[in-house]
Amino acid sequence: MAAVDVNAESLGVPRKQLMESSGNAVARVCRDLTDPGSSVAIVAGRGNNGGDALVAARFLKEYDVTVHLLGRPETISTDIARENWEALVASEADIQTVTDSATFELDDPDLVVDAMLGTGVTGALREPEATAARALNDSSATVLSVDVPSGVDADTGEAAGVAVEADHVVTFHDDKPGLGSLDCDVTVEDIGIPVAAEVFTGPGDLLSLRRDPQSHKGDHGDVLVVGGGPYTGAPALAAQAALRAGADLARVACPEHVAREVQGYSENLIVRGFSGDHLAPDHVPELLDFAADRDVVVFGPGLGDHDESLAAVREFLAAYDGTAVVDADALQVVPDVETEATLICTPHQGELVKMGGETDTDWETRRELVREFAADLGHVLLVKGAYDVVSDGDEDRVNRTGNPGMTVGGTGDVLAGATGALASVLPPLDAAAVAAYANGRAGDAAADEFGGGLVATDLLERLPAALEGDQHE
Ligand SMILES: NC(=O)C1=CN([C@@H]2O[C@H](COP(=O)(O)OP(=O)(O)OC[C@H]3O[C@@H](n4cnc5c(N)ncnc54)[C@H](O)[C@@H]3O)[C@@H](O)[C@H]2O)[C@@H](O)CC1
Ligand SMILES: [K+]
Repeated sequence: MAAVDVNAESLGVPRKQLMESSGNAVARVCRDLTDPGSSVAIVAGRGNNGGDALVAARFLKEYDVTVHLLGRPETISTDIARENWEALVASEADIQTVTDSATFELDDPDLVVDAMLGTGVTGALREPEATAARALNDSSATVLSVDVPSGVDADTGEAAGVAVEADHVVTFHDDKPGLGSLDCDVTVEDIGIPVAAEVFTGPGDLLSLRRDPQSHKGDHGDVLVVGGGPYTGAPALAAQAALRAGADLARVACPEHVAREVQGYSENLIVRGFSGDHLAPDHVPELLDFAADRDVVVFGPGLGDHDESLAAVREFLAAYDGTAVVDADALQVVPDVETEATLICTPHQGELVKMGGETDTDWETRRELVREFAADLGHVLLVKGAYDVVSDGDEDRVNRTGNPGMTVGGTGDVLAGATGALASVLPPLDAAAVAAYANGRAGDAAADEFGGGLVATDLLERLPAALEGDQHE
């Protein structure tokens, strides 16, 4: 929900606007439950759950409304809830602030709106909320809870202590899993979150990347890129992208002549060369050994399509049970390989067709096709295009960052490496979606500076900022 929120904001629908819709929805349900002229007590906490009900108070003109704010107004925890509180104060609404639980009293209302706590609750209710919850449960009024009965965990339906026993719950946007187990009526109200906030990747998707300050080297990924042969730049780009996307270590396994070049491109990479001028089945046992201690393997950058190289990829995947990103020529082995590994395949549309998938000019049709093909393959697909489509066969995301300048060589290698780094800290679908989003953003930042003349290394430098959430919030 937090991610969808930030994405909605980036689409021009700020949180305060959603609160206005929620408050309006609460008022609508109040009207369904009581006749005009009835007395309504609104019991508001100091977070956004309370804020929703403060908005509702403004809508309920034909009722006798009293607002009880639990706690001091100075401690209201969000700007938008505070602004709605101040609007009530300025309007001389009937308000009471409850700083001491002993002073909390309901004046025998017909309806109580419980907006003490919503999804922001942690642990058992403190005071004055606990006393207020008991008073609500003892009253003969109908109790309407906003979003979730206060004290109840919206995900599990459980309470760590006393909780409000609601007659009705009005929740927003989508049903909450914990509400199903409660003995009350639940209304789900649309609050105008654009569908696009869920379909398209946005800055909200970056929230999943917040780093734990206590973490150690290796916690953020040890990525092995296997590639090189006819091309030498590609594996170096992918491995550097992994570092720029937050991996702690990036290694490259490639033919000896490529190894020298790769090391020359960057001293930040750990490079291991193997004999011959291309990957071959003989190298597989050593590679499996090398891959065993890594978080993610990225297969394909610069690999070429030598029969022996493709046979080696096939043998490797048949014996590997970790996570692998598969790109470029390595993709063609995926449809007929039996593997325990979790694969994230990153084809462009030509490569997708070569794998047996279908494409379409309309992105919505493509979204369906990609989802079906991902389900058939049993792997995650990130299909690149003007709109990238990411699916695990069940859920899907669409990414629209990026620009035509990114058709230059090497940007796909950057994306594969970034996906590898993110797959060591996120579930595969999220890793692919965030990588596509950030890679496109890095490309957009590069295009701002270099227009159609951008090159893949420009993306490397811009990846860290593209993965930083704060700049977009
Ligand atoms: N997109 C969204 O996320 C939307 C959220 N909305 C509302 O926003 C709510 C979430 O708002 P918040 O994140 O501000 O959280 P809440 O309003 O649920 O709670 C946060 C407040 O409760 C306090 N608190 C936490 N645990 C407590 C405890 N055990 N005892 C006493 N006080 C406690 C915190 O210090 C903070 O002041 C939702 O439940 C919903 O009502 C709606 O406006 C619709 C849109
Ligand atoms: K509530």
